[in-house]
Amino acid sequence: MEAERVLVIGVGRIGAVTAVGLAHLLHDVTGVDTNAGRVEELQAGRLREAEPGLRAALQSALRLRALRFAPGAAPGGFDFAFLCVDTPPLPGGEPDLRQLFAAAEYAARTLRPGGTVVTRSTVPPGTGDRLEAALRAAGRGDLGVVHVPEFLREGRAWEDFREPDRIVVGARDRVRCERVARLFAGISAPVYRCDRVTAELAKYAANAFLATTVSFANEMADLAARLGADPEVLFETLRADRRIGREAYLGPGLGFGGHCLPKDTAALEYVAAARGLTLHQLQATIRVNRERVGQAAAWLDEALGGLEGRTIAVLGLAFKPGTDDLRESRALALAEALALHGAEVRGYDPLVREAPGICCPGTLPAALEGADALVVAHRADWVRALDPCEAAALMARQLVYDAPGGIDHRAWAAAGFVTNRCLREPVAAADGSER
Ligand SMILES: NC(=O)c1ccc[n+]([C@@H]2O[C@H](COP(=O)([O-])OP(=O)(O)OC[C@H]3O[C@@H](n4cnc5c(N)ncnc54)[C@H](O)[C@@H]3O)[C@@H](O)[C@H]2O)c1
Ligand SMILES: O=c1ccn([C@@H]2O[C@H](COP(=O)(O)OP(=O)(O)O[C@H]3O[C@H](CO)[C@@H](O)[C@H](O)[C@H]3O)[C@@H](O)[C@H]2O)c(=O)[nH]1
Repeated sequence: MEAERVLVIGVGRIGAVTAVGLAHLLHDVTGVDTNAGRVEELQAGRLREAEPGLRAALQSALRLRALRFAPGAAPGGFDFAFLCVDTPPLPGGEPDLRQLFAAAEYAARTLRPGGTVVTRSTVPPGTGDRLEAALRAAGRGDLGVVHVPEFLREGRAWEDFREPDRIVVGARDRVRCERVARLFAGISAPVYRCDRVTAELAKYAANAFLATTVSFANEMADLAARLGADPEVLFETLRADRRIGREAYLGPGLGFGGHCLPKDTAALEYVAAARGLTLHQLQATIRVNRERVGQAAAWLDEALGGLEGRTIAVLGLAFKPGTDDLRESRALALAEALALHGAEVRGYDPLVREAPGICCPGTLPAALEGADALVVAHRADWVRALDPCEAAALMARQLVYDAPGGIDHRAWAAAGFVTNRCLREPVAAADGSER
């Protein structure tokens, strides 16, 4: 395989993985970013985010000189420019593409004649056409745009880069499509070559589908709670169906958060509406998600007889377990709602030292000390390991709202806790043991 000269523009969460990954695929990679601190940090082999395996991979690529980070790059030196800048939502859900167009302008100054701009950021269908028009207007009609969406999950970024379920390459011409597909030749995964709009839509469709299963799971979990059914067993029976699958997004909780699912569902709704189409299913998914936090706050309000002056401990602050990322965290949204109603909120998360508007005392016992209620926001081993008797001894009152089903409700009820799950009598097995 031929080593290509690749420029990665924007080395935030996605750009850093892309740069390190392409260097490990034996390409010659330069990463640039407008954030000078980030460039300095990565060039020194330091990585802020909690991404297992990525720091070591970064350091080895730097050592081998396959990778470097710089504030800027020499003009005319690159065959490919990967755009990995953010595409955040505007208030109506429309993605803000200003960073993307600025990055494309930079690519136009740095690519060799006939070079290729690869959009790795999540972009609305039709963006590739608009970028090519902008490049033509800038006198770079020789350049082409190819979309290769990124499907990795935070907290598993390095694993997902190296072992993706699929690679999607969307281009207008076959030669360019092939050239970009070859960059990933070292990865063993099915490669879908398609037109650019299909590739752009493939990313949004994937996130919309995942979000929809989360909202479905949340509604089923609510119904199970009303009926006294066991959600754990319920979802296991669904996952056992091969048409649904073991890794289906059927984990209930405070709803989907993070940098992608909320903004990409909003963007897809916007994209459809702009073409006169209403996506009813997606709208319901978003609405169900929006209501989760309010439901949790209402349960706590009722159980505590008002939130004013209550102390509430929230366990799990990042947008999901296993990451330090607080963007669109539903746990933080709940903390904010509780605080708005006069509660004092304390938070604990092993991967988060501080969070805006919330007191983080640094240890789990300190977060629980004197609390009137406990919110479990993450399903994680460290939560499951928490001893309910020790928690009861630390807290002022024994009340727990467990959003994801992260604790053993029977054990917590036995320790005197009132929980948000209605418990049925255990089923006696034929041998007399309890199930
Ligand atoms: N975070 C994820 O897990 C994930 C996964 C798949 C796709 N995506 C998509 O990838 C894109 C980037 O997301 P992210 O989480 O990496 O964002 P991020 O904010 O972490 O990183 C973006 C980086 O781009 C830099 N930047 C902005 N304008 C620039 C410019 N003109 N030139 C050079 N650098 C510039 C910023 O300083 C920042 O470091 C988004 O479209 C997102 O939807 C994200
Ligand atoms: O069964 C589940 C699974 C997830 N979630 C929540 O859904 C959100 C998103 O989770 P996850 O998909 O693991 O997070 P991301 O790292 O944001 O990854 C998603 O968003 C990325 C950015 O587009 C895509 O690349 C990934 O494929 C897509 O999974 C989080 O708040 C989770 O807590 C649930 O509530 N229940």
